Amino acid sequence: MTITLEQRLDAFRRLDDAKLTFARRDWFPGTSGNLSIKLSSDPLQFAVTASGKDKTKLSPEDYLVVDGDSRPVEPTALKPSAETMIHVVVYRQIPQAQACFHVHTVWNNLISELYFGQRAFSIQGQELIKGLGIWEENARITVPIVENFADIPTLAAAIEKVITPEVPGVLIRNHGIYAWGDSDFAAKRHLESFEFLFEYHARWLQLRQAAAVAP
Ligand SMILES: CSCCC(=O)C(=O)COP(=O)(O)O
Ligand SMILES: [Zn+2]
Repeated sequence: MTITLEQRLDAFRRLDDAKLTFARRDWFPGTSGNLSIKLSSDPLQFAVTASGKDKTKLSPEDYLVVDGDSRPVEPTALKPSAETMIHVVVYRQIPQAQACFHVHTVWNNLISELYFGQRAFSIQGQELIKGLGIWEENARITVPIVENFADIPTLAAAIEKVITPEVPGVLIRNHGIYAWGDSDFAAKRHLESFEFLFEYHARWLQLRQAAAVAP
């Protein structure tokens, strides 16, 4: 399937929007993070951030289009994100995913550290769970946590094993979160909801601890 120039530029524009929104929240410290938007499923092709860029800025060299082997679909001097293989795994495992966003934040790192030795973070009864598209009464969500393997194929394989369509995200211990959705708007909503739940939970634990030791 041929991706038109218009489709590609539209994806790049939408990535610009997401990138600037997250950058304003300081969600890309030290060039961390990567973003993608799917262009076609069969064959898999998606627009992804170039590796190592300052993601708080816009430049004509921010994105490229890659295939299901994480390779650029045309000659380019740009290198795709070092974590492109994780986006491939998300698009292959969750066919309805149309966008996949990855950020490193203090709150998502803290949650993964607080649950050190555990393979998931669970939370119940918070309104923002609805932001993840889960509307049951008193719902509980369980976000899988994988270890931060330096070898990306190993990390991608670990992620492939634990992600499901029910919960649109996965934590990488002391690294960050990947969240996805059936549109870039949904992926952004999911990421914001996860970040709210992580910050809320970490602050709640802190307050509870302070109250327990107060005289
Ligand atoms: C400096 S952050 C280390 C790499 C990383 O985890 C990340 O998210 C950014 O890598 P990219 O190749 O996508 O710039
Ligand atoms: Zn990362």
